[in-house]
Amino acid sequence: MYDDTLPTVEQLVVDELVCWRVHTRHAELLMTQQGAQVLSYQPHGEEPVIWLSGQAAYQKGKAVRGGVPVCWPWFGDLRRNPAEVQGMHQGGPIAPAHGLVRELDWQLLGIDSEGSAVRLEFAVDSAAEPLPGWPHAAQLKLSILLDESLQLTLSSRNTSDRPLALSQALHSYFAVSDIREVEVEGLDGCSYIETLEDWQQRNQQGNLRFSGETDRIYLATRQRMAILDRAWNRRIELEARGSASAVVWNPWIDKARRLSQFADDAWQGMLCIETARVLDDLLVLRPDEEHSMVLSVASKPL
Ligand SMILES: O=P(O)(O)OC[C@H]1O[C@@H](O)[C@H](O)[C@@H](O)[C@@H]1O
Repeated sequence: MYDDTLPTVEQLVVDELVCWRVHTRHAELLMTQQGAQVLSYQPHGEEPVIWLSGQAAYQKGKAVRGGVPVCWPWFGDLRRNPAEVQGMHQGGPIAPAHGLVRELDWQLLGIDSEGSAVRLEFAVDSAAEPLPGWPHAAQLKLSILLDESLQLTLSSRNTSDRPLALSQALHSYFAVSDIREVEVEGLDGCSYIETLEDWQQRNQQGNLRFSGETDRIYLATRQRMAILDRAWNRRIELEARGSASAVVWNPWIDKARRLSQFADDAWQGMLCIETARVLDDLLVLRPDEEHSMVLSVASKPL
């Protein structure tokens, strides 16, 4: 007899991208091989937790708008990165935003079920398949564990004989009822870089609320943060390990109009909180050293 407590994994092709839909007793997850990108995550009976754009395009070589793109081996604009991270790039003036792996097909290492949980693992090996303009040997792995919560582990190993300097982010898009009504807990007292005001350094007082375009890099962050969403009667709880910086982003009205795969009003229903290693929190790996950054996401009723 069919046991509906056991997980199922279905491979499918959405337009140009190979994807997997994973169904467990707790939730449903969609992900694609391109960029090892989680596309959506929705616990049963709830609104989505990870947001996916209604205008998402599933095309080779283009990051899908939404989900959890992996930014690596640099985050954001390379020119805004520490000199060590910039120095790793040897590809001339063209350096794509958010690094080199979000538009690449990662290798599937395996899909396993562990009781009612499912784990998917993907990898990039830059020694076997060199990254353009980045002539260094490293192994990057993303492990996705879907259980009562969603856990993403991004591991980087230096397989070269020189130090590697990286910046990175799990660029998570969260679904919210209305960005103007939600609050982010856990940043009180942290300093942040206000990238929209000349990268000035400021200090967060209390919970973070949103009333305009937001693009900030929080420093010396704590392990736990939460998105408090009263209209949807839930808290999205984030726990980050191996990371001490986070990017908080919402494009608001004007920037939304300039974004690809993004409806003009989509800013109202999303919020990026990106678990990161950026600016002074960059990652420097000695030869053979490995580092893991772990993000756990859980949705709890209020
Ligand atoms: O459009 P992209 O390249 O996916 O980037 C989206 C956003 O990513 C965020 O991490 C940046 O802080 C924003 O400045 C940027 O607009």
